[in-house]
Amino acid sequence: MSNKESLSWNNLDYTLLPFIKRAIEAYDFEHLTPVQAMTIPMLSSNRKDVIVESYTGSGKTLSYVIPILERCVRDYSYETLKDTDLPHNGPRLKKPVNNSFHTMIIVPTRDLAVQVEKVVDFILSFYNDKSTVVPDDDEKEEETFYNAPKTLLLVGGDKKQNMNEDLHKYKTSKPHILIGTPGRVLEFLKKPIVNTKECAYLILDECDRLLLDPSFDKDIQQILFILPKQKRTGLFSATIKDPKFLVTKTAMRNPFKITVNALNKPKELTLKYVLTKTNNKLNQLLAILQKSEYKKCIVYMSSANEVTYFHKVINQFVRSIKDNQLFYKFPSGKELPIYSMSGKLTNQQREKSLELFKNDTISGKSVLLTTDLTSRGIDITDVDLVVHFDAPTTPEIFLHRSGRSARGGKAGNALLFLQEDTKELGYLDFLKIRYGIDLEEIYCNFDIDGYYDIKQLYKWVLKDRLRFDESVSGFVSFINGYRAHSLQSIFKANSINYLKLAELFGCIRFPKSPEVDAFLKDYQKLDCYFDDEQREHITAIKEKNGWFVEKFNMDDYPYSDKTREEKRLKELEENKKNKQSKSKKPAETVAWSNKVESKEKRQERKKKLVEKREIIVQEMKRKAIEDAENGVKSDYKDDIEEDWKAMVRSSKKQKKSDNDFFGDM
Ligand SMILES: Nc1ncnc2c1ncn2[C@@H]1O[C@H](COP(=O)(O)OP(=O)(O)OP(=O)(O)O)[C@@H](O)[C@H]1O
Repeated sequence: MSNKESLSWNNLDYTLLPFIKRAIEAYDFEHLTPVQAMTIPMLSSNRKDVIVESYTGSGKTLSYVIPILERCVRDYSYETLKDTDLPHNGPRLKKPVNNSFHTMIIVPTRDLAVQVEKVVDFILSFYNDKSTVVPDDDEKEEETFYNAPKTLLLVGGDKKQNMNEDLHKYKTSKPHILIGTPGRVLEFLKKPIVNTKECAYLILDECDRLLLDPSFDKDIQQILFILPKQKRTGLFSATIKDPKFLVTKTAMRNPFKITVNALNKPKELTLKYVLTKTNNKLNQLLAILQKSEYKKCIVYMSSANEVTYFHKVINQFVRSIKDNQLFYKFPSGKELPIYSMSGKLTNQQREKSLELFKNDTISGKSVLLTTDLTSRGIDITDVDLVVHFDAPTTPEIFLHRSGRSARGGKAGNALLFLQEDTKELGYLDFLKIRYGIDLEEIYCNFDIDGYYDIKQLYKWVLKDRLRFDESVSGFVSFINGYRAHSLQSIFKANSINYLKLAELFGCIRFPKSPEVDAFLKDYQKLDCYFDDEQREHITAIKEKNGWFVEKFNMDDYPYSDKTREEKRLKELEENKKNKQSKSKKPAETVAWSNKVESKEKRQERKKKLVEKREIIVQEMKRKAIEDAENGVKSDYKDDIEEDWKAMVRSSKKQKKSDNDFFGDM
């Protein structure tokens, strides 16, 4: 990033440790980025907590990694390090005592944790200057090499026993810096062997996600209870809406706010949008992927189900195989590697996909289909195009996704797909008002019909029942994603044209869902425009009971995978038997008044349980705060869960004995 106004590394108001300088030289970074220039001195001084908001790709990672490495080495060095006389190689370090550690870095995803660990380890690889070894020259004094600080990655794995492995590594390698995801870090910190007393730094990268997302917040609150109060905290993100709230949540003692976000985005990032018909989105995407200029492109979809399904669809239509990789072959004959990465893959598969995409330099162009799992933090500098195939559920995610391109001062584009047959155009005004961001419209004059047609898609789906299942999952997940949108006035579920949506997914019949039922019952009531052709199409499909192809018996629709098919046939057989035996039993008739009564009872019981749970939560929270104030480790979330489970168990027992009692009568 050649930012002329920024500071040069030699002009910092203190001298960087030589190994950090060597790493920066290897990176070939001439200047500090603005966020680094402001944050590094502040955090290194060890006097301030910082809350840092700076646009995507602006170098926030190094702005906390450099200070924590500086502090760690200075704090653990046997000698006090004087800036005027720093040892060329890293100094001899003490190991953390009594199973303690120096720094905790927490990020929201495993992939990001792996990435941050790589950055830390890269810098630490310069701890000793190996080029100074002169083996054959006896006259020169040999350099003394010492061990650099160590890191430990704390992320959930595919294997259950991983925690024991982590603890073993922790005890034996004595790491100074721990990097992980909230759930795993909490589990780790709760182990009696882990001593948190010496923790001097806590970094929460993507802090708004960690502190505001309910799925992380509880874990983070417990982590904050467990870690000592006397530590420096650093909060980092490109989007911090309410800094005061985050400061209160983290109980920072001496906070300093740093903001480098005048445009809310890197100035090198160009934002555009394209209006597209829902059923033509995939063709439009393929046209853009073929005809646009880019090196690496990330395409964001709203769910893992969608990614899985569309990855298969894309690869199906004219593909070839090279070195075990699937390539999409365009009608023009040019090939393009398309990778996919979502939560449906195992950790290993995800890592592999990301690595292949990152390192793909042979094809000239490569594409990654993914979800918001990779919307934050992931740093692949060659990405110069981001496509929002489905609009993101919050405007913050829009900035994070778009910011996967135009990183480190390079130019990049982000293209938002808006469905012209919905109310999505309103999103543009919202982005303008909320973030002052203008998106320029692009008109794709590409011939977008040439990639595949719907009949081909149906034919392909009909060949394997798994494809039908996946088309339905994709369709349903899309609707769920739409319903979860934070901007409900713009992303209205009742403005979706379900007919076109079903066509996009190649659904051979309408999936069953309340939205589709309402659509088929009275589509005219929806907030959506239908032309004559579509009206006729809907009437025809209604007459066919929701089928897009000729109706057939679903029992005769096989999986091409043998084991799956055997299982299906077995289940089908069992279902038939169960139905027959049920139809023989006379139906029990229950008085309507009894049903109503039991429904009321159920509701009352539910209400009582909710009230009891709230009492337990409050009581445990109070206890946890008390414990924390007395310096005792608190396991209050676990306790609540335990108490809650015990209560549910006893309530079930009670219910069972009630039933038994009545059964006896
Ligand atoms: N001083 C610098 N000069 C040039 N490039 C830099 C400098 N510091 C970091 N970079 C590069 O800029 C890119 C983006 O850095 P980083 O991942 O830290 O951004 P970020 O601000 O954390 O972004 P995000 O908010 O998306 O997580 C990286 O490839 C990094 O190597």
